[in-house]
Amino acid sequence: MIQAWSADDVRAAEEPLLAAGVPLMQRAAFALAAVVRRDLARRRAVAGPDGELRDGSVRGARVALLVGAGNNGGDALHAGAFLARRGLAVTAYLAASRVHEGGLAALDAAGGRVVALTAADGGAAPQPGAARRPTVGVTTAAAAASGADVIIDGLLGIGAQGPMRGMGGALVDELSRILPPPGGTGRPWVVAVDVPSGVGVDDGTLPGPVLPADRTVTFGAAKPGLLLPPATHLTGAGAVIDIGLALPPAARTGGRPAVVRLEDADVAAAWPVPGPQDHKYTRGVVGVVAGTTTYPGAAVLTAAAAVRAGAGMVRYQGPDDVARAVVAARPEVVPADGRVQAWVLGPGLPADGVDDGQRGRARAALAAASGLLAGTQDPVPAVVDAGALALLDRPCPAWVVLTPHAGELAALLVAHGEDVERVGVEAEPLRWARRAHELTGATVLLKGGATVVVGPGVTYAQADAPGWLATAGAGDVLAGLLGAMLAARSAEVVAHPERAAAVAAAAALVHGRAAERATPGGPVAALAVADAIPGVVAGLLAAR
Ligand SMILES: NC(=O)C1=CN([C@@H]2O[C@H](COP(=O)(O)OP(=O)(O)OC[C@H]3O[C@@H](n4cnc5c(N)ncnc54)[C@H](OP(=O)(O)O)[C@@H]3O)[C@@H](O)[C@H]2O)[C@H](O)CC1
Ligand SMILES: [K+]
Repeated sequence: MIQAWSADDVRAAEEPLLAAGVPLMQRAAFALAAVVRRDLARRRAVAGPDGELRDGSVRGARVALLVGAGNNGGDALHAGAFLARRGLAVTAYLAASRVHEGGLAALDAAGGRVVALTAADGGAAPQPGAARRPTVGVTTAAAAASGADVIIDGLLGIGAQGPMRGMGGALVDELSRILPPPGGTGRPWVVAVDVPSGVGVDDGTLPGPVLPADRTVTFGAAKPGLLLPPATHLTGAGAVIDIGLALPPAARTGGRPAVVRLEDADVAAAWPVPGPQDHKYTRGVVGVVAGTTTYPGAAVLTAAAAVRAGAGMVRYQGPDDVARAVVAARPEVVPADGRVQAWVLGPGLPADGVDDGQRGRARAALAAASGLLAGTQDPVPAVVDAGALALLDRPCPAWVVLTPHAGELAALLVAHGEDVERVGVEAEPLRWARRAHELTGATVLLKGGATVVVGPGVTYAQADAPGWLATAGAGDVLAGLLGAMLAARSAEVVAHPERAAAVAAAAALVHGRAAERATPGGPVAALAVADAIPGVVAGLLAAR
């Protein structure tokens, strides 16, 4: 798993080492320079006589350093010095009137070139205490940097406050205007120092201009903004450099990472593999209340995903014609009431209007799941999706997992007295997923290009889904998959509700892997995603 620690925790962990004189910046810069050289060499790979690709030479490669006022800029300058000593042509563009003195001296000593940005072409922006630097306007600097082989973005790191302002902001605006899109021909390789400058370091927001990176080299630990949407979509490939930080910091023993991202090995390790003593009730029975006569497909997709995810049994509740369609698609499904270990409520249900009695069935199941019906079966986990989200009229236990997309979450929040629209949720997914958890008590899985899961004291951010997964029915499949995963660990999740979030994050990972497996790199149908689940699970378990 990837653990992301807040900027404050990282600073607290740095302090004792800095106080002891540990050269953290040189460590960071040396590693940064090594990553840049390796990436460049790979981008310059040439085929040998045997046809094998071999890393190319990086001598003479043009490097543009974008340098801000703080230590982030210091990292970039020191890295530039290491690169200049290896024969690369390094130019630093100073976007602040004062930059890191040690880094500047190191680059000067290494023969790097330094120009100071001015708000407009001409005019002086001297570095106090140093010889006048040649100056260049933002537009000229951006044009020059756009011709480099690599741009190292050292404008802002974990010291950023708010949208990037000043010449740094103007430079990023101009670069964003003139550079080809990430991955486009002729675009320099953009390497972000610690974080892409200007992202919300602790919340993943994009308060102002940000230059999308092809690689982010972060130091000590990942930061929440690298894992959280929307910023996580601008980080490119990652690299976490160990510079010797101890986390949680000594000053905050017992601290926890702010955000966690599960990886394949974590999901495989937690997957309940049945043994000879197992039967359908130990494997977990899933009750599905989904679909209507008007929208029968959601019921098929949800039930199929639950079957494919290894449920001990799937019970379906709904109109007879829908039940027939479900059983025709998946004969394993039992269209009869009975004991379940997890419910999946709501896929394909409208929030209001004609629902063939489905909202009533879902409401009863939710009450049972939440333990609100005295004298009935023990409470069990529940997935509450789509039209069932409108049924939340009282606090839920955290073993109830909501699976809204941004629009559904906005509607839920408004129903609970908040003033937010879909676009606001998409701009600040962490904030609003946390708010929904506070308001409802339920675990919240906010679907989107990346998935944010908030439970009691835990936040997960998963980015495993290819864009192709944004297709009708994908949410129904996720709901059924998650229901089966919760049913398999029903008693455990009710006893430890904070674990529901980990199960939900794992479901998001499997869901994304299943889409990729169903159609690698191409369009995918939701039912094919459901059918790909067994292969994904087998692959994860085989790699253990
Ligand atoms: N501590 C170490 O030795 C190491 C740190 N690492 C690197 O350092 C950065 C964190 O450095 P820090 O100096 O704390 O902060 P930044 O470099 O991110 O920038 C702070 C300066 O930027 C100005 N600022 C702040 N917000 C904005 C903004 N929105 N727009 C423009 N400029 C902004 C701010 O100026 P003020 O006028 O606001 O004071 C600061 O001057 C960390 O990210 C690492 O890269 C090493 O990794 C390890 C060693
Ligand atoms: K940066």
